[in-house]
Amino acid sequence: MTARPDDTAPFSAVHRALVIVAAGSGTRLGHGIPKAAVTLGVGSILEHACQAVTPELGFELIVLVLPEQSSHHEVLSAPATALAHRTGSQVVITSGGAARTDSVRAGSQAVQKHAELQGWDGPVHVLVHDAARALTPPEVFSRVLQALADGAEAVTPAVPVTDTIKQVQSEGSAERVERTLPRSALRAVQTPQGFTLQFLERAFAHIEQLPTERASQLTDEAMIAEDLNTEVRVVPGHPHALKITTETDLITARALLAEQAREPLSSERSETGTSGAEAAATPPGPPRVGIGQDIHAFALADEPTELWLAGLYWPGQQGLAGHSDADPVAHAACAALFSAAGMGDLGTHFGADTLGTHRAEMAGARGVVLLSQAARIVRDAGFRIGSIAVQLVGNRPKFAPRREEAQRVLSEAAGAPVSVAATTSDGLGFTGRGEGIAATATAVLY
Ligand SMILES: Nc1ccn([C@@H]2O[C@H](COP(=O)(O)OP(=O)(O)OP(=O)(O)O)[C@@H](O)[C@H]2O)c(=O)n1
Ligand SMILES: C[C@](O)(CO)[C@H](O)COP(=O)(O)O
Repeated sequence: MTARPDDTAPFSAVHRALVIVAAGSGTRLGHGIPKAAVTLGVGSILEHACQAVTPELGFELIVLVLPEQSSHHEVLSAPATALAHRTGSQVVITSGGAARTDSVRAGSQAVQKHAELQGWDGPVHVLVHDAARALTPPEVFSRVLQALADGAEAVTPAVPVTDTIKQVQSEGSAERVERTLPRSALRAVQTPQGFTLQFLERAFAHIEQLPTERASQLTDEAMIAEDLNTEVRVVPGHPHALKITTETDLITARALLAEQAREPLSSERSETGTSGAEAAATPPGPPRVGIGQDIHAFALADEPTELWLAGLYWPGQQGLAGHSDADPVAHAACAALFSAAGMGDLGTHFGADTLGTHRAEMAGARGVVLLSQAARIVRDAGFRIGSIAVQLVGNRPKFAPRREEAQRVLSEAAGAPVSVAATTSDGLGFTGRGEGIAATATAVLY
């Protein structure tokens, strides 16, 4: 791709690079894991941020800036391969720093290094994007790139503010209004912000010289441009480009995503079914069958634990061991739903074992709650649940007397018929020895 900022300038190719900063800890979100790794619909926040990057945007290089040391590195780096494949861009991963500015600096240094290695001699346009603005649509990227192509050195997307904004003065713990800022001139700025690489080099040289306190006040690169008296061009942002900062933002983002997935009819869902967005892309096909399995060992005799099985509480029975309520019937049913939809497994959606993590909010989580969430997730992706069948294998408790009750509870949770059968394994294996309970489920989706 090429651009000519003005007719008198010598023609030269413009290179485009994108830096996605995802090295923050997500303190305000409070999930106890890096924010970019937090599940948002199908996939992580970072995965969604990457999905917005289309091949048409023409990035030659995409830099993912991840936390320097994180047990979530595998989840965070996972989108890189798919992103490279989908966009044709080179994707590199680099480590961020303590503050967002440090991470952006690391990202732009990676661009600089790449530009030198590749011998890029024309202008380099760099977009700096927050992974936390995961639902930013590609059109915002295009607008920023266009403004750079039109000759701007620094560009930010922005949206009008909808609240009346007051400037306040603090008096101890109290605050009093000093004045009301004229709303028509106020904008909430978003990302991706766009800069020439030359500007970013100047910007980081500038903040090196600032006192630490002042440098820490510069929450975006557009602010550094202001400090340097460099004009910052404003282009329209998008309401979906909200920054996921608090739990309320995450709920909003999930709702937006669910709405986007709902828009296409189920007749337009995916054959591969890997994501809500992809689920929208392809025509209808035959019913889809999924399989799921779950096994839990009984808790040790000296650790009294409640037994939750098939959505029911079984008083007087020693329970199964697990981070959640360890209900293998409900879990197998969830896994079968995700399997039928081609949407991964329990780990993908609930941060369970396959991610190697246990989300704090999953502690003791009821199987029926997970089942209703799993059902919502596959429905949000455009599927209709036909039925779920679960077969449990275990010596105890005696299941048949409560089968109807269990089926009713599970069917209510799934919003579709769930049948449960039980058997023993004739004394064989761990179920036969009474060490645990296993469940296998199938699900049919349309
Ligand atoms: N040291 C940091 C801090 C932030 N970011 C990134 O900058 C973006 C905006 O930051 P923010 O939303 O404030 O994220 P966190 O710093 O993770 O949030 P918090 O302040 O609540 O910890 C996010 O994509 C975040 O990953 C980063 O790469 N490196
Ligand atoms: C860059 C930014 O997203 C623009 O709105 C914002 O400044 C980041 O701020 P934070 O301090 O990292 O939340």
